[in-house]
Amino acid sequence: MSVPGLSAALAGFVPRRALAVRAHTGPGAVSQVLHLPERQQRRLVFPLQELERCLVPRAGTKLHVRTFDPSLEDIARAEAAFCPAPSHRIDYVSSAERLDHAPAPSRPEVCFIGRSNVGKSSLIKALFSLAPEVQVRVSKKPGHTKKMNFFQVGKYFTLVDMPGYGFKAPKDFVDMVEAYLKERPNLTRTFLLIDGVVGIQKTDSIAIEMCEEFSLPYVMVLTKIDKASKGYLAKQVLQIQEFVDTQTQGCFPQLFPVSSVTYSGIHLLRCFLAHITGNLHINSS
Ligand SMILES: Nc1nc2c(ncn2[C@@H]2O[C@H](COP(=O)(O)OP(=O)(O)OP(=O)(O)O)[C@@H](O)[C@H]2O)c(=O)[nH]1
Ligand SMILES: [Mg+2]
Repeated sequence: MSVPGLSAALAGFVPRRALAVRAHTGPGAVSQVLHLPERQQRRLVFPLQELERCLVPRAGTKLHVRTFDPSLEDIARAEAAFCPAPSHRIDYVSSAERLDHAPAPSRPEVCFIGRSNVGKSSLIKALFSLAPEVQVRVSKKPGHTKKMNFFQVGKYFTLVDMPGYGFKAPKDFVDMVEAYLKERPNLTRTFLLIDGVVGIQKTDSIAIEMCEEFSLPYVMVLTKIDKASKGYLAKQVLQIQEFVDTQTQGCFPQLFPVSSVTYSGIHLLRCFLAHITGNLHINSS
């Protein structure tokens, strides 16, 4: 996709709810992205495209496959789903250690899984940066999130922050998370977070196998992309893309690289979430 200037594409387009919260927003708001130079805007909103530029000389690169390719207007429109309003509450709902303690499955639900410390809670915090009153706890120490934490995004969908697997995982992790993934009736999509710097680890492979075995539709999100050079990251992404193309059935063919520090990829992921939960109609170009 050729990317015309974001400013040009979005000139005069400010979602209604975004206006209401502008005073509280951090660098995660599209309106703030527009103040950046065009190159920086592109890098922030479409990190996969930026990485692709490093790989141009390599023939046959698979990164070009972009199944989800929203317009800039779509991305700005999707942001409204993440802006709180009196009629659209974004809030922590409850925590559960067992599936039968989870809230009623009344809306579409998405969950975030991954190794402890991969950045699940940080990513959710970044997604909710336009609703800063929502408390999402992150920590440097692995194994911080011990329960399944449920957040509501108005009447649109519920989002679940899961405890991590691997190092310092809670004792009842398997009973809790496996049961949830296997049996939750409203689970629409599972986001499997992989550290973009270290790539797929042994424990990640087990999680991938589990998603495949349960026939879950899942998406791979590559975290902490601010921590590596572009060249290094491009190679990692290419390797993981190849794995997804050749070794998986249920994985969405497009990777989502993100940084919860720089907000790179966060706007696109918000748009994807709004789309898959049926809250955004994307015009195909
Ligand atoms: N540089 C950088 N650090 C990050 C990013 N995301 C998370 N971190 C850091 O990684 C550490 C772990 O982040 P969390 O979000 O708590 O990780 P988690 O996956 O929720 O961990 P558990 O709850 O223990 O499973 C924290 O020190 C974060 O500040 C990122 O995008 N970039
Ligand atoms: Mg956590």
